[in-house]
Amino acid sequence: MTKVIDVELRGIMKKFQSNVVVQNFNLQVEQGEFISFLGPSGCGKTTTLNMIAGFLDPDGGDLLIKGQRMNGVPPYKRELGMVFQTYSLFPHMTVAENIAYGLKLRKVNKQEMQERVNRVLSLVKLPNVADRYPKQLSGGQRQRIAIARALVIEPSLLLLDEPLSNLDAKLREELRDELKRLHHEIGVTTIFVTHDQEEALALSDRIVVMNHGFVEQIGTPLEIYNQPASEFVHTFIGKTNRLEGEVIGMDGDVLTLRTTGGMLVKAAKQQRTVALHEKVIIFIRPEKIKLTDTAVSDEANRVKGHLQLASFLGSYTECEVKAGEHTISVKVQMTDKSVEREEGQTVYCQWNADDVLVMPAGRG
Ligand SMILES: Nc1ncnc2c1ncn2[C@@H]1O[C@H](COP(=O)(O)OP(=O)(O)OP(=O)(O)O)[C@@H](O)[C@H]1O
Repeated sequence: MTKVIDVELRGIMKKFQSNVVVQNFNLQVEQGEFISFLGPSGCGKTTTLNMIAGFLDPDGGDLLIKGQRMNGVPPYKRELGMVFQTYSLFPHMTVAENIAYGLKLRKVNKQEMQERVNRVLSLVKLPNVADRYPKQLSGGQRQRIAIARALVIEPSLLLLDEPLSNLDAKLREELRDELKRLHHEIGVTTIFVTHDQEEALALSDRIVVMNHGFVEQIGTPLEIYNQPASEFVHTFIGKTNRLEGEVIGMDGDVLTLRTTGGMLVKAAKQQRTVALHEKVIIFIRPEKIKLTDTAVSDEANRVKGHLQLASFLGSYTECEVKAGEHTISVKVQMTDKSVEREEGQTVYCQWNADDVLVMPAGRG
């Protein structure tokens, strides 16, 4: 099947005075896709979204929506739905009036307007609040109404700028699931801006990881998590143990590495090639390390240490193990007996060569 491209960014650049904040941004968003722009504060996510919305014009490159070049086209001609971090509902209008606002501008007749307002209210699971004013709603409800208002015009593209960030943790998770359900139900092409990696992993078909105005990687959540293109991507997405070392042996695809603290690590086939004696950075995710009571000899991928810290976090416990010069983070699932261990006691860490990621040091 040929894929339909709803949005395309070709070499997009944006600067404020001499400060370039988005550089050479290339992306094709397929019809029905849920794409997240993920990155730290100030990396250019909102600026890019605002160029897609038409609030800002690119200083270089082309922006296409449904195959049409959109540079210079004002927002109201783009048929977009947009939801911001702040709810931005009109306080003097009822929920129904707020939602109907975009339909009024489009001169939709009264009966159809009412039907469409009711339809989106039940879509966001708030069928009984049409006559209330925004101040009579909770934060989560207001954000659902903001989403309903964006959806009622049946936009070809939905743009969401950190819509969950003003909500408390539990509500945030609830509304995140709600967004996912909504997207499955109506399948509208969606671009979602967030600095929360969990949110991006949970919601997206693909994630665009941004850093200082550059795109670091575009990929599915699994690709981004398991095959990060750079150290930045690996450390930004989830926790990791970062060790510095050197390649001291190569046996086929298997690397033998020695860390600066003298620990031996074996790593299975890697995406990035490294040379014998090259300085490398070694990453092992905390959830890939097992704690055992069984004494281990000083082999590769096994190390004796002392449990320094154990933080119980409900479904898992985060442990810190001091092993020689290294402090190793380990994530222990609740089902594992090791959560019952006490701080200060001797423990043994082990992991598999398949779970070790190696990147050349200083080569980006
Ligand atoms: N109107 C403006 N004039 C000058 N500089 C701006 C303007 N808008 C944004 N910037 C700068 O551009 C850079 C990117 O900002 P942007 O808001 O796109 O980042 P962001 O990734 O969305 O950050 P956040 O997550 O904090 O919202 C920042 O350095 C910001 O200070």
